[in-house]
Amino acid sequence: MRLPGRLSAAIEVLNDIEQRKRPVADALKDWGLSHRFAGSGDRAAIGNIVYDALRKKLSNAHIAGGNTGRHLALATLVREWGETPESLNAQFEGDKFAPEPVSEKEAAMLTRANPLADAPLHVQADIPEWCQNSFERNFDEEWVDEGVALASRPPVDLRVNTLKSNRDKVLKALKRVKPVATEIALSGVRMPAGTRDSRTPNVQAEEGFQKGWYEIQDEGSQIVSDLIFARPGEKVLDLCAGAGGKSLAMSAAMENKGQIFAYDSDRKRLSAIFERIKRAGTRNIQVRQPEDGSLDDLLDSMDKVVVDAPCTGSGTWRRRPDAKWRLSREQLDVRLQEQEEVLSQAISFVKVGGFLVYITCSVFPEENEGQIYAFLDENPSFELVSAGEVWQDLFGFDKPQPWSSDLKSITLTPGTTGTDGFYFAVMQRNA
Ligand SMILES: C[S@@+](CC[C@H](N)C(=O)[O-])C[C@H]1O[C@@H](n2cnc3c(N)ncnc32)[C@H](O)[C@@H]1O
Repeated sequence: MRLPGRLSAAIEVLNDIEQRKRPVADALKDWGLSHRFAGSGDRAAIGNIVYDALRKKLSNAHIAGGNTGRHLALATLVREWGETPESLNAQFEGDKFAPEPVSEKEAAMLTRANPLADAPLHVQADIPEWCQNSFERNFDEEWVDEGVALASRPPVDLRVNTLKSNRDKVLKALKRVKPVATEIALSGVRMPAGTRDSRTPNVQAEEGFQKGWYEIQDEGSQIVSDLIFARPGEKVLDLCAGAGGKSLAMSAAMENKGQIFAYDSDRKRLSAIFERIKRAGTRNIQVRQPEDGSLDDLLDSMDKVVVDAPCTGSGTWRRRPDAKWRLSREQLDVRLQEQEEVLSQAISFVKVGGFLVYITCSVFPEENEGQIYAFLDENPSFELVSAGEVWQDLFGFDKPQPWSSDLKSITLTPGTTGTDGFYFAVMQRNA
């Protein structure tokens, strides 16, 4: 397939997503199943148009003057893929899979100067209007830029598993896909985002992955895992372990010494952890299933309790742009309630002198500072400690700096640290 056919397919998928309110991955998969003639390069290119179009859905619609699949996809190709109405029409000619030619009216809309100058700010930032207030509060006058950064294509990041390999070895093994060392995270490797129809490297198909040399993990997630500062010999409870991303990173930081207890209230979410533990060669993670009393022996005894809290995931909108447009105020309220609950459960496991670590992959202050300050008000035996010292010890002074509203807890963002959005706070139990 050439670009015109890929464009037609992307338009079809975008319309399907909009009309049937479908997750983007499902819509793309279905398209692939019903068009088996399409090769993997075609699928990747169609996926790229669809994801690019959705990341900037509001601004694309503003530029193109409408929000159908065709509007969004044409705006994407002209704005980001370096095409023009003329270059598109020239390619459409004689291609039986091409969409309708770009009309004069469409061309005039797509090529006007400064097309976003008259757009509302949340449209320029490509965020839902109801989120504007949270962004403004979090990022002051830089909130539009942060929204724009959250609407860019993300890189693929890997965390090198230092229990089995090292960064140089992984860089060498993956040379073909041009990896670079991450700028901040200690054991990270990055494949920068490509342009146009470039394909995401399938790093899971590599021998190194099967051997447990690395895991796919965004650099932001690696940085917060580094900042937990889990040391060899410690006892750590990962209370919201899910598939184990943070547990596995901590296990390597602890050099397989000490004990991590990986728990999640959702048994299904834990299921992937077993295979990952095996592949990583990890021996210090004990999985605790959600059963009555399954954590009773851990009360008041943990050096660290990590709450990688359920959240809106607004920090990961680069990777899940459809989630950005689906998210509602009501869903945010549900997450806030869950965060409060899990924080109150976490308290009882922290030993006196131990630390409670709170992490989200959200950039909403309600889920972050708001949650932590309410917790500290209710729990005077906990004190917020600065993540800055550990940051400097681990990463030095010369790295991109994260946001911090209180100079203690930190927020990573695509705009500042070039990562997904994450919030990180550490509290010490004093009594
Ligand atoms: C952000 S995800 C965890 C991601 C995981 N730590 C990782 O790095 O891959 C949040 C997890 O919290 C779990 N969860 C929600 N409420 C919980 C609770 N009260 N106790 C324990 N886990 C909870 C969810 O099931 C979900 O798996």
